[in-house]
Amino acid sequence: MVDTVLVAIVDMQGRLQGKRCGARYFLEEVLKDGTEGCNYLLAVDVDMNTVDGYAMSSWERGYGDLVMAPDLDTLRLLPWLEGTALVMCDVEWLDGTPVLASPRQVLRRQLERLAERDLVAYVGTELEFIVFDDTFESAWDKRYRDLTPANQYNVDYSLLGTSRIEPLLRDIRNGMTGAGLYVESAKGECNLGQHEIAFRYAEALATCDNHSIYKTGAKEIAARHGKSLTFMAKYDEREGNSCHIHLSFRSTDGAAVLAGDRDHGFSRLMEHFIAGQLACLTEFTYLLAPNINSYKRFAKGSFAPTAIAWGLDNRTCALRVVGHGDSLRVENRVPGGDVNPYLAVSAIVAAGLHGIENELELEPLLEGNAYESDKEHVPATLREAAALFTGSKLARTAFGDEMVDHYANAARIELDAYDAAVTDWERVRGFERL
Ligand SMILES: NC(=O)CC[C@H](N)C(=O)O
Repeated sequence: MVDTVLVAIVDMQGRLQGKRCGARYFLEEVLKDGTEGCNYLLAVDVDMNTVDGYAMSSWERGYGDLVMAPDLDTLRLLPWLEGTALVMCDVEWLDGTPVLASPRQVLRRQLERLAERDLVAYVGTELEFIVFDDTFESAWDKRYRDLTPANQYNVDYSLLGTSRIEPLLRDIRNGMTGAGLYVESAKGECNLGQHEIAFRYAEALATCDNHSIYKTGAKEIAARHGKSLTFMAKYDEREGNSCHIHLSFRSTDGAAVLAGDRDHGFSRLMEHFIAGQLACLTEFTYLLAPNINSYKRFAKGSFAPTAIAWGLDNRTCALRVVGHGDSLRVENRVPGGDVNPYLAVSAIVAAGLHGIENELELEPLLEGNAYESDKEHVPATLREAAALFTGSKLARTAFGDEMVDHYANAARIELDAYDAAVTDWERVRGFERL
């Protein structure tokens, strides 16, 4: 029997935030009227600090409420929490208008633009994570230093290596199956303790909801096993955690539209779609890589991309085209595990629409090692990416000024916080020797 319903929104950082509602209260009140939460939920940093510069939410405006409006298509049981269901919410003002800064509303707007062209986006996100034998609490107490990874060597595709933590991996897979996700497979990865669980693609909004529930659920299930895990983009100097995003369009009647009789079996639409990705990538990178740490993944020879190029099944390019016919799609390899999927998918859809609307010509594919090519690079730092996004006419046209100003402020807040922090790296460098 369900006694508790989690009523969840997704915040700027991609986290599930909300309330645990009594089942009776949910059915009698929340189901039709939603429930309120402080509007600072879309205007705080990762530490929940009230930071300045947001037009929609501030001390001056009195930090009033927003409404979490349940989207009943998303209601599901969470089998790893007893008697508990979860519903994802759209975020509205008290008068029912959408809160534009809400990542779910940002994505809905881009999907509406697609629907105006009779197109639907299908998306798969592939999150990697690193598992540690330490609990989250002891990892925090140690300031995340000297943790014990759950594997001592590279377990990429290793069935032996992954079986060491199969009790945890199986609980996550089965938990997610019970929560309505379609598990395809799990595999080991290269960094110590690194793994990936892949889920079947679905319509864009459903995939982003599932992605957010999965990240929270995986951490909750790991905690039950006395372990911790991280999706941060670059935990250490070894391989980072990616979140490759596979995206394809179909027409609203379900027909595949990316395959055709042009080179490589592409349609004109596919060519414009990829050309749009290439044209917008530097200006939209902030939405794919939102943190200081995200940029440390983009290292030569790491399987994380540096070159803005496309190739056929070429893992050195930012855009890897895979599949054929109905399954033809583009894998964007830029996002890390820290990505907010709603914003990233919005960026990919908006870039595709830019290419389609302007009938952009597709440049030749890159063959060979893109790390050694002379192609333009993905922005190297958050500072660079934030400046490109803030000044982007393409972004302002696609997302509107309110959204761009809001997220530009988020980037500024993060950069200011980083500039003010003295890191352990600086102490080791300078304490004695400088
Ligand atoms: N499976 C892979 O291609 C590895 C991706 C790599 N871990 C990254 O951070 O991008």
